[in-house]
Amino acid sequence: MTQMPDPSRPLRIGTRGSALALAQAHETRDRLMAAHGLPAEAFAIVPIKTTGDRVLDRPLSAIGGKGLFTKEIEDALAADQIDIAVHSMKDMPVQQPEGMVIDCYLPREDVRDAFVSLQFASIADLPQGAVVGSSSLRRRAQLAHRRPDLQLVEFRGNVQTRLKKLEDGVAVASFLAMAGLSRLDMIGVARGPIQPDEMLPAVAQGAIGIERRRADDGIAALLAAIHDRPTGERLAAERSFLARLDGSCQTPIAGLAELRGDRLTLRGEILSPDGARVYAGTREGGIADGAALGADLAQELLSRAGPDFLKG
Ligand SMILES: NCc1[nH]cc(CCC(=O)O)c1CC(=O)O
Repeated sequence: MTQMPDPSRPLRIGTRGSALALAQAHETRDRLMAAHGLPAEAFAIVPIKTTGDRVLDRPLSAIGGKGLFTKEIEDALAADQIDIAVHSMKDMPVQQPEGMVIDCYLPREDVRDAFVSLQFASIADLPQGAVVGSSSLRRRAQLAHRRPDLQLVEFRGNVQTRLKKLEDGVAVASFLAMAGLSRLDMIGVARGPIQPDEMLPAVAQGAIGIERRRADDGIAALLAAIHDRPTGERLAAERSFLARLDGSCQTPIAGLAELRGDRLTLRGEILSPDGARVYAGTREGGIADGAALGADLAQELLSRAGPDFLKG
Protein backbone atom coordinates (compact mmCIF):
# COMPACT_ATOMS: atom_id res chain seq x y z
CA MET A 1 0.00 0.00 0.00
CA THR A 2 1.50 3.35 -1.06
CA GLN A 3 2.18 5.56 1.95
CA MET A 4 0.92 8.93 0.69
CA PRO A 5 2.46 11.95 2.46
CA ASP A 6 0.37 15.04 3.16
CA PRO A 7 0.99 18.50 4.68
CA SER A 8 0.14 17.15 8.14
CA ARG A 9 2.73 14.40 7.74
CA PRO A 10 5.17 15.51 5.06
CA LEU A 11 7.70 13.15 3.48
CA ARG A 12 11.11 14.22 4.86
CA ILE A 13 13.75 14.35 2.10
CA GLY A 14 17.32 14.25 3.46
CA THR A 15 20.10 15.90 1.46
CA ARG A 16 23.47 17.60 1.75
CA GLY A 17 23.18 21.38 2.02
CA SER A 18 25.20 22.41 -1.08
CA ALA A 19 23.37 24.26 -3.84
CA LEU A 20 23.76 21.22 -6.10
CA ALA A 21 22.47 18.76 -3.51
CA LEU A 22 19.48 21.01 -2.74
CA ALA A 23 18.73 21.28 -6.47
CA GLN A 24 18.72 17.47 -6.65
CA ALA A 25 16.45 17.20 -3.62
CA HIS A 26 14.02 19.68 -5.18
CA GLU A 27 14.09 17.73 -8.46
CA THR A 28 13.20 14.58 -6.51
CA ARG A 29 10.36 16.37 -4.70
CA ASP A 30 9.03 17.88 -7.94
CA ARG A 31 9.01 14.48 -9.64
CA LEU A 32 7.12 12.94 -6.69
CA MET A 33 4.65 15.86 -6.73
CA ALA A 34 3.98 15.34 -10.44
CA ALA A 35 3.81 11.54 -10.24
CA HIS A 36 1.34 11.48 -7.33
CA GLY A 37 -0.49 14.81 -7.73
CA LEU A 38 0.79 16.05 -4.37
CA PRO A 39 1.41 19.65 -3.21
CA ALA A 40 4.88 20.89 -2.23
CA GLU A 41 3.63 21.07 1.37
CA ALA A 42 3.45 17.26 1.42
CA PHE A 43 7.28 17.26 1.45
CA ALA A 44 10.00 18.68 3.70
CA ILE A 45 13.59 19.17 2.50
CA VAL A 46 16.00 18.37 5.35
CA PRO A 47 19.61 19.60 4.77
CA ILE A 48 22.27 17.57 6.63
CA LYS A 49 25.96 18.53 6.89
CA THR A 50 28.37 15.69 6.16
CA THR A 51 32.06 15.24 6.99
CA GLY A 52 32.96 15.99 3.38
CA ASP A 53 31.08 19.28 3.66
CA ARG A 54 32.69 20.23 6.97
CA VAL A 55 36.36 19.47 6.28
CA LEU A 56 37.39 21.74 3.39
CA ASP A 57 41.05 22.47 4.13
CA ARG A 58 42.44 19.05 3.18
CA PRO A 59 42.20 16.70 0.18
CA LEU A 60 39.46 14.10 0.60
CA SER A 61 42.10 11.36 0.57
CA ALA A 62 43.57 12.92 3.73
CA ILE A 63 40.29 12.54 5.61
CA GLY A 64 39.98 9.07 4.11
CA GLY A 65 37.20 6.57 4.18
CA LYS A 66 34.18 6.16 2.03
CA GLY A 67 30.88 7.78 2.80
CA LEU A 68 32.34 11.23 3.43
CA PHE A 69 29.30 12.76 1.76
CA THR A 70 26.75 10.17 2.82
CA LYS A 71 27.25 8.77 6.36
CA GLU A 72 25.44 11.46 8.35
CA ILE A 73 22.53 11.30 5.95
CA GLU A 74 22.28 7.52 6.29
CA ASP A 75 22.48 7.90 10.07
CA ALA A 76 19.47 10.25 9.89
CA LEU A 77 17.62 7.68 7.75
CA ALA A 78 18.35 4.94 10.28
CA ALA A 79 17.18 7.19 13.15
CA ASP A 80 13.88 7.95 11.35
CA GLN A 81 14.78 11.65 11.21
CA ILE A 82 14.21 11.56 7.43
CA ASP A 83 12.18 9.25 5.16
CA ILE A 84 14.34 9.20 2.01
CA ALA A 85 17.88 10.37 1.20
CA VAL A 86 18.88 11.95 -2.12
CA HIS A 87 22.47 11.24 -3.19
CA SER A 88 24.82 11.97 -6.07
CA MET A 89 25.57 8.34 -6.92
CA LYS A 90 29.15 9.07 -7.82
CA ASP A 91 29.74 9.92 -4.14
CA MET A 92 27.96 6.79 -2.91
CA PRO A 93 29.84 3.77 -1.56
CA VAL A 94 28.83 0.55 -3.30
CA GLN A 95 27.75 -1.00 0.02
CA GLN A 96 24.79 0.49 1.92
CA PRO A 97 24.35 0.05 5.68
CA GLU A 98 22.24 -2.88 6.92
CA GLY A 99 18.55 -2.10 6.42
CA MET A 100 19.10 0.52 3.72
CA VAL A 101 18.56 0.16 -0.02
CA ILE A 102 18.84 2.29 -3.17
CA ASP A 103 16.37 1.04 -5.78
CA CYS A 104 15.22 4.32 -7.27
CA TYR A 105 17.24 6.43 -9.70
CA LEU A 106 16.19 9.61 -11.48
CA PRO A 107 16.81 9.90 -15.23
CA ARG A 108 20.59 10.27 -15.64
CA GLU A 109 21.96 13.62 -16.66
CA ASP A 110 24.93 14.23 -19.01
CA VAL A 111 27.69 11.90 -17.75
CA ARG A 112 30.59 13.93 -19.11
CA ASP A 113 33.12 16.16 -17.39
CA ALA A 114 33.15 19.81 -18.42
CA PHE A 115 36.30 21.75 -19.17
CA VAL A 116 36.18 25.07 -17.30
CA SER A 117 38.59 27.95 -17.92
CA LEU A 118 38.51 31.72 -18.30
CA GLN A 119 41.39 31.73 -20.78
CA PHE A 120 41.41 28.44 -22.71
CA ALA A 121 38.86 26.54 -24.78
CA SER A 122 40.01 22.97 -24.22
CA ILE A 123 42.68 20.74 -22.67
CA ALA A 124 44.51 20.76 -26.00
CA ASP A 125 44.74 24.59 -25.81
CA LEU A 126 46.47 24.54 -22.42
CA PRO A 127 50.09 25.70 -22.71
CA GLN A 128 52.95 23.50 -21.52
CA GLY A 129 53.15 23.45 -17.72
CA ALA A 130 49.79 25.14 -17.21
CA VAL A 131 48.42 25.04 -13.64
CA VAL A 132 45.21 22.98 -13.53
CA GLY A 133 42.99 22.55 -10.47
CA SER A 134 41.28 19.32 -9.47
CA SER A 135 40.94 17.28 -6.28
CA SER A 136 39.42 14.33 -8.11
CA LEU A 137 41.92 11.46 -8.04
CA ARG A 138 40.41 10.17 -11.26
CA ARG A 139 40.66 13.48 -13.14
CA ARG A 140 44.17 14.11 -11.82
CA ALA A 141 45.39 10.67 -12.94
CA GLN A 142 43.69 10.91 -16.35
CA LEU A 143 45.20 14.35 -16.93
CA ALA A 144 48.66 13.33 -15.74
CA HIS A 145 48.49 10.42 -18.18
CA ARG A 146 47.57 12.59 -21.14
CA ARG A 147 49.44 15.76 -20.21
CA PRO A 148 52.28 14.95 -17.78
CA ASP A 149 53.53 18.52 -18.26
CA LEU A 150 50.56 20.07 -16.50
CA GLN A 151 50.95 21.25 -12.88
CA LEU A 152 48.01 19.82 -10.91
CA VAL A 153 46.87 21.65 -7.76
CA GLU A 154 44.24 20.69 -5.15
CA PHE A 155 40.89 22.29 -5.93
CA ARG A 156 38.22 21.42 -3.36
CA GLY A 157 34.88 23.06 -2.61
CA ASN A 158 31.48 23.35 -4.17
CA VAL A 159 30.91 24.56 -7.72
CA GLN A 160 30.81 28.22 -6.76
CA THR A 161 34.01 27.94 -4.68
CA ARG A 162 35.90 26.32 -7.54
CA LEU A 163 34.77 28.96 -10.02
CA LYS A 164 35.95 31.68 -7.59
CA LYS A 165 39.36 30.00 -7.40
CA LEU A 166 39.63 30.21 -11.20
CA GLU A 167 38.74 33.91 -11.08
CA ASP A 168 41.39 34.39 -8.38
CA GLY A 169 44.01 32.74 -10.60
CA VAL A 170 44.66 29.73 -8.37
CA ALA A 171 44.60 27.71 -11.62
CA VAL A 172 43.92 28.46 -15.29
CA ALA A 173 41.54 25.54 -15.78
CA SER A 174 39.50 22.97 -13.91
CA PHE A 175 36.81 20.36 -14.40
CA LEU A 176 33.22 20.07 -13.20
CA ALA A 177 30.55 17.54 -14.01
CA MET A 178 28.22 18.67 -16.80
CA ALA A 179 25.40 17.21 -14.70
CA GLY A 180 26.15 19.50 -11.77
CA LEU A 181 26.36 22.60 -13.94
CA SER A 182 23.17 21.65 -15.72
CA ARG A 183 21.23 21.13 -12.49
CA LEU A 184 22.49 24.49 -11.21
CA ASP A 185 21.47 26.13 -14.50
CA MET A 186 25.13 27.10 -14.96
CA ILE A 187 25.95 25.10 -18.08
CA GLY A 188 27.25 28.33 -19.64
CA VAL A 189 30.29 28.04 -17.35
CA ALA A 190 31.48 25.00 -19.35
CA ARG A 191 33.86 25.79 -22.25
CA GLY A 192 32.79 22.40 -23.53
CA PRO A 193 32.08 18.80 -22.54
CA ILE A 194 34.97 16.35 -22.53
CA GLN A 195 34.16 13.22 -24.51
CA PRO A 196 34.41 9.91 -22.60
CA ASP A 197 37.11 8.79 -25.06
CA GLU A 198 39.28 11.62 -23.73
CA MET A 199 38.34 11.37 -20.03
CA LEU A 200 36.15 8.44 -19.02
CA PRO A 201 33.74 9.71 -16.32
CA ALA A 202 33.51 8.55 -12.71
CA VAL A 203 31.31 5.53 -12.09
CA ALA A 204 27.70 6.73 -11.71
CA GLN A 205 28.52 10.31 -12.68
CA GLY A 206 25.36 12.24 -13.53
CA ALA A 207 23.07 9.89 -11.63
CA ILE A 208 20.87 10.70 -8.63
CA GLY A 209 19.91 7.80 -6.34
CA ILE A 210 17.21 7.76 -3.67
CA GLU A 211 17.99 5.72 -0.56
CA ARG A 212 15.30 4.39 1.76
CA ARG A 213 14.81 2.00 4.66
CA ARG A 214 14.44 -1.50 3.18
CA ALA A 215 11.40 -2.22 5.39
CA ASP A 216 9.45 0.83 4.17
CA ASP A 217 7.26 -0.83 1.52
CA GLY A 218 5.00 2.23 1.29
CA ILE A 219 7.98 4.47 0.49
CA ALA A 220 9.16 1.91 -2.06
CA ALA A 221 5.81 2.12 -3.86
CA LEU A 222 5.93 5.94 -3.77
CA LEU A 223 9.44 5.98 -5.29
CA ALA A 224 8.70 3.34 -7.92
CA ALA A 225 6.67 5.95 -9.81
CA ILE A 226 9.76 8.09 -10.44
CA HIS A 227 12.35 5.33 -10.99
CA ASP A 228 14.16 5.49 -14.33
CA ARG A 229 14.84 1.89 -15.40
CA PRO A 230 17.62 2.53 -17.97
CA THR A 231 19.61 4.52 -15.38
CA GLY A 232 19.21 1.64 -12.94
CA GLU A 233 20.40 -0.86 -15.56
CA ARG A 234 23.48 1.25 -16.38
CA LEU A 235 24.38 1.76 -12.72
CA ALA A 236 24.02 -1.95 -11.98
CA ALA A 237 26.90 -2.59 -14.41
CA GLU A 238 29.03 0.39 -13.32
CA ARG A 239 28.63 -0.21 -9.58
CA SER A 240 29.30 -3.92 -9.96
CA PHE A 241 32.56 -2.97 -11.72
CA LEU A 242 33.41 -0.64 -8.83
CA ALA A 243 32.40 -3.17 -6.17
CA ARG A 244 34.62 -5.91 -7.63
CA LEU A 245 37.58 -3.51 -7.74
CA ASP A 246 36.86 -2.59 -4.13
CA GLY A 247 39.24 0.30 -4.68
CA SER A 248 40.34 2.36 -1.74
CA CYS A 249 39.31 5.98 -1.96
CA GLN A 250 42.93 6.47 -3.11
CA THR A 251 42.19 4.67 -6.35
CA PRO A 252 41.46 6.46 -9.63
CA ILE A 253 38.64 4.46 -11.24
CA ALA A 254 36.44 5.40 -14.23
CA GLY A 255 33.52 3.56 -15.78
CA LEU A 256 30.59 4.13 -18.09
CA ALA A 257 27.76 1.84 -19.21
CA GLU A 258 25.70 2.76 -22.26
CA LEU A 259 22.58 1.13 -23.71
CA ARG A 260 21.80 0.59 -27.37
CA GLY A 261 18.56 -1.29 -27.92
CA ASP A 262 18.74 -4.41 -25.76
CA ARG A 263 22.56 -4.35 -25.54
CA LEU A 264 24.78 -2.82 -22.86
CA THR A 265 28.36 -1.66 -23.40
CA LEU A 266 30.58 -1.06 -20.36
CA ARG A 267 33.88 0.79 -20.52
CA GLY A 268 36.16 0.80 -17.50
CA GLU A 269 39.65 1.89 -16.50
CA ILE A 270 41.89 1.95 -13.46
CA LEU A 271 44.89 4.23 -13.18
CA SER A 272 47.89 4.71 -10.94
CA PRO A 273 47.50 8.03 -9.07
CA ASP A 274 50.37 9.54 -11.11
CA GLY A 275 48.74 8.47 -14.38
CA ALA A 276 51.80 6.49 -15.40
CA ARG A 277 49.85 3.21 -15.59
CA VAL A 278 46.39 2.82 -17.09
CA TYR A 279 44.46 -0.43 -17.60
CA ALA A 280 41.30 -0.12 -19.66
CA GLY A 281 38.79 -2.53 -21.13
CA THR A 282 35.30 -2.97 -22.51
CA ARG A 283 32.51 -5.48 -22.17
CA GLU A 284 29.37 -5.83 -24.29
CA GLY A 285 26.32 -7.99 -23.60
CA GLY A 286 22.64 -8.19 -22.69
CA ILE A 287 21.28 -5.49 -20.37
CA ALA A 288 20.31 -8.09 -17.76
CA ASP A 289 23.96 -9.22 -17.64
CA GLY A 290 25.24 -5.76 -16.59
CA ALA A 291 26.34 -6.74 -13.08
CA ALA A 292 28.15 -9.84 -14.34
CA LEU A 293 29.84 -7.85 -17.11
CA GLY A 294 31.01 -5.27 -14.57
CA ALA A 295 32.54 -7.86 -12.27
CA ASP A 296 34.18 -9.65 -15.21
CA LEU A 297 35.75 -6.46 -16.56
CA ALA A 298 37.05 -5.55 -13.10
CA GLN A 299 38.58 -9.00 -12.74
CA GLU A 300 40.36 -8.64 -16.09
CA LEU A 301 41.81 -5.24 -15.18
CA LEU A 302 42.92 -6.50 -11.74
CA SER A 303 44.61 -9.47 -13.37
CA ARG A 304 46.45 -7.23 -15.84
CA ALA A 305 47.40 -4.62 -13.21
CA GLY A 306 48.63 -7.07 -10.58
CA PRO A 307 47.54 -7.69 -6.96
CA ASP A 308 49.05 -4.55 -5.42
CA PHE A 309 47.76 -2.04 -7.95
CA LEU A 310 44.69 -1.00 -5.97
CA LYS A 311 46.34 -0.81 -2.59
CA GLY A 312 46.35 2.96 -2.98
N1 LIG B 1 31.52 15.34 -4.94
C1 LIG B 1 31.58 16.00 -6.20
C2 LIG B 1 30.37 15.77 -7.03
N2 LIG B 1 29.47 14.79 -6.81
C3 LIG B 1 28.50 14.86 -7.82
C4 LIG B 1 28.84 15.90 -8.66
C5 LIG B 1 28.18 16.32 -9.90
C6 LIG B 1 26.83 15.69 -10.13
C7 LIG B 1 26.92 14.25 -10.63
O1 LIG B 1 27.96 13.78 -11.08
O2 LIG B 1 25.87 13.62 -10.56
C8 LIG B 1 29.98 16.51 -8.14
C9 LIG B 1 30.61 17.76 -8.65
C10 LIG B 1 31.56 17.51 -9.81
O3 LIG B 1 32.11 16.41 -9.98
O4 LIG B 1 31.76 18.47 -10.57
